[in-house]
Amino acid sequence: MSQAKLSLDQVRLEYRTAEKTVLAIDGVSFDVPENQFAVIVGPSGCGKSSLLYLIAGLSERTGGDIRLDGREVDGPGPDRGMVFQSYTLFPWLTVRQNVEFGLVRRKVPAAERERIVDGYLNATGLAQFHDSYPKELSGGMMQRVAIIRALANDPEILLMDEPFGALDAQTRITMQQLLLKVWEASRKTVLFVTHDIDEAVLLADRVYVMSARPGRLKAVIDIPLARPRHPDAALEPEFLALKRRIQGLLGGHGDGGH
Ligand SMILES: Nc1ncnc2c1ncn2[C@@H]1O[C@H](COP(=O)(O)OP(=O)(O)OP(=O)(O)O)[C@@H](O)[C@H]1O
Repeated sequence: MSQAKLSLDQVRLEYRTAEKTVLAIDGVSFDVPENQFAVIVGPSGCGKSSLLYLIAGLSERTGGDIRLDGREVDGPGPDRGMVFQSYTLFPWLTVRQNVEFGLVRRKVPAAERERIVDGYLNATGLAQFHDSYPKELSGGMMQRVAIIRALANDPEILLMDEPFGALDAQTRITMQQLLLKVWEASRKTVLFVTHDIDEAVLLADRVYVMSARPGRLKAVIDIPLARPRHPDAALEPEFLALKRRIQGLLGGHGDGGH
């Protein structure tokens, strides 16, 4: 196999406060190959978000090693694009200005910037809203902007922390399909966190199952379902078998342990 895009080796995280120390992540090791859509599932509080923050370089691990393209992660950087569950757009900037934010900072020439941003706005049905401000958008639209803002920067890896968790069921399905479409065109390496097993099986090439706190890696499940994947894929026996297997690993709860 080729060199891993992202490599975690015995990653450990303790939260220390004056009163106590909480062991949140205990010795997690795995590799994500380039171009893979990797999904982490696990029960609430198992450290999924914390792990993503460590990879993003937004918090510091207590032990172990995290490498992107063989280089050690020791802080945030433009090689990692992050999409959070809550809406994190700049409220004072328009949709276009939000999406091109990183490109402006990197001094990408205006014509090139416009080409990249227009491509993403068109692909996600946001072209007519390019002059709108975040407060004028629905939750699903804001998350679309957040996703293409991260992609426009052309990061080495896209880190997504329950990006559809706050959306209603129908918008969530629309957003999953949109993400799959954009991803299939770019094949960017993705690490996506969710507690929703259906979402994990629908999106992933591979699912990393974590145990309850302290978070440990419990299993790695390959998802060999054909792409492109439509919402109906969830009705196929192969899909249901994979889902059941992951449910079993999480303790049999249909909602992933919540
Ligand atoms: N700043 C902090 N100080 C102390 N403990 C923390 C802190 N942040 C998180 N924790 C604890 O670390 C554990 C992991 O939290 P984390 O948010 O990463 O889990 P998660 O799997 O993403 O949960 P969820 O699915 O509910 O979002 C939890 O038990 C949480 O209570």
